[in-house]
Amino acid sequence: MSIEESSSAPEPVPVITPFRRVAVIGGGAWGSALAMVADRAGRETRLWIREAEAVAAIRAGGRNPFLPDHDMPAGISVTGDMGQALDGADLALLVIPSQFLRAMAAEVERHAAPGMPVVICSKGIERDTGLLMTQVIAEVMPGRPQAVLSGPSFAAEVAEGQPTAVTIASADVQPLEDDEDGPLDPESMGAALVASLAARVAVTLGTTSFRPYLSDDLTGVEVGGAVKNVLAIACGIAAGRGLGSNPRAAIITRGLAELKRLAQALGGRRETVTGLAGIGDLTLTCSSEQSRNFTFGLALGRGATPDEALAGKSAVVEGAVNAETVTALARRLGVEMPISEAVHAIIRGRLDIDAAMTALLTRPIRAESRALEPVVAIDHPASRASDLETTDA
Ligand SMILES: NC(=O)C1=CN([C@@H]2O[C@H](COP(=O)(O)OP(=O)(O)OC[C@H]3O[C@@H](n4cnc5c(N)ncnc54)[C@H](O)[C@@H]3O)[C@@H](O)[C@H]2O)C=CC1
Ligand SMILES: O=C(CO)COP(=O)(O)O
Repeated sequence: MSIEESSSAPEPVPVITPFRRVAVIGGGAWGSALAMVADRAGRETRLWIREAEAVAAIRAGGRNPFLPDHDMPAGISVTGDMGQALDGADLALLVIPSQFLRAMAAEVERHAAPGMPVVICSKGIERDTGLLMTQVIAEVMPGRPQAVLSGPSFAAEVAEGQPTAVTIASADVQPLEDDEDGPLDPESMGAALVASLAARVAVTLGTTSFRPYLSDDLTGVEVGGAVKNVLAIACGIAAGRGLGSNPRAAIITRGLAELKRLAQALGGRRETVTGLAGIGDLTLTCSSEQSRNFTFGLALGRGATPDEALAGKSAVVEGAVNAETVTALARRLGVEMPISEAVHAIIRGRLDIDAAMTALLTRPIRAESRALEPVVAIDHPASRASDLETTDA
C-alpha cells in the first residue's frame, strides 16, 4: 500500500441489516446443516421437515435421521407444518431435491409473506422442463426476490462447524451508474453487490466457520452445482473400476471444460466456473466418499446396476437424474459434453463402462482450449468414439 493510499480517509463501511427470522424449507441433511448455520449466526430459525418421523425423532432424541451423527440445537424450532414454519419469516432457504422443488415451492408461495425473498440451495435441473431452479422459482413464485447458495459444502462438515466457504448469488446487482456507453465500472458493480440480496443473505448466515462470497451470476453458480454431481459420478465410476489419480485429474479437468461450455451457453460467466460453485464443488465431490454422487458412481464402477446402487437409500443422488437433464439441455444448446453423455449412457444401460472409457479416450484429438482457432480435430489413431456418439436418447 502506498503512503498516499494509507493516509486517505477510510471508505465508509456499509451497514447491512441481516434477516431476523429464517425458515429453512426441507429438513434433509443440507437443510438441517443450514438451519444450524442460521442458528449459530443468531437468527430465529425454523426448520420445516416433510417426514413426520424425522420431526418426531428430533423432538424425542434431538437428532434428524437425515443427519444422524449431529445434535440439532435446541434453539431451532422443528415443524412439519409449512404455515407455522413460514409464519413471520423474513427469509426462506429452499433446500429441496431439484425434482421436487416446483411442488414444494408452490406450497411455500401459499404461506409466505409478500416480498419475502427465497434462497435456492438445491443443485440440479428440472427433468421435465430442462429449467434451472431459478427459472422454476420464477414460474411458481413470480416476482419473488431470489438468491442461490452453492459451493463445496458437505452437510456433515458444516454441521461439525468446519470452516466452509460458499457462493451466494442474486440477480439484483445492477450497476448504480448508467454504463450503456462503456464497459461495466467495477466500483459501481462493487457498490451494487454490497446493496444486493446476496449480501443480506451473506450477513444473515455468515459466522466464523461459514464464509459466503458474493456473486451476481446465478446461472454460472447453478450450472456448477448441477453439473459437478454428474462428473462426481464419473470419478466414482473410475475409482470403482480401480483406476488411479491420473484418470481422476483428467475427468475433473475435462469435466470442468464441459461445465464451462454449458454455463457460458446459458449466459453464465467463466470466472464463476473457476470459483467455489464451479471448480471448488467439483474437486470436493469428485474426490471424497462423503459425496453421495461419488459413492453412487463407485458402486456402478464395482459392477452394481443403477437400481442396486440406489437401493435402500433415502439420501438424494442428484447426479443420477441430472445426468439426463444436463445432457438433454446440452444437446438442445449444441454444447459438447462427452463425459456427462457417457455417465448418462452408463446409467441408462446403453453403454458398458469399458466401452465408454475407450470411446472417451479415442475421441478426435483437438486443441485443449477451444479459444484456439481454427479448432483442430484429428482422428485418433485408435478411434472408437462412435460408441459415444450413438448413445443418443
Ligand atoms: N447433503 C449435502 O451435503 C448437500 C446437499 N445439497 C443439495 O441440497 C438438496 C437437498 O439435499 P439433502 O438435504 O442432502 O437431502 P437428503 O438426501 O439428506 O434427504 C432427502 C430429502 O429429500 C426430501 N424428499 C424426498 N422425497 C420428496 C418428495 N417427494 N417431495 C419433496 N421432498 C422430498 C426429503 O424430505 C429430504 O429432505 C439437493 O439438491 C442437494 O444436491 C447441497 C449442498 C450440500
Ligand atoms: O453438494 C454437495 C457438496 O457441496 C454434496 O454432494 P453429494 O450430493 O454428492 O453428497
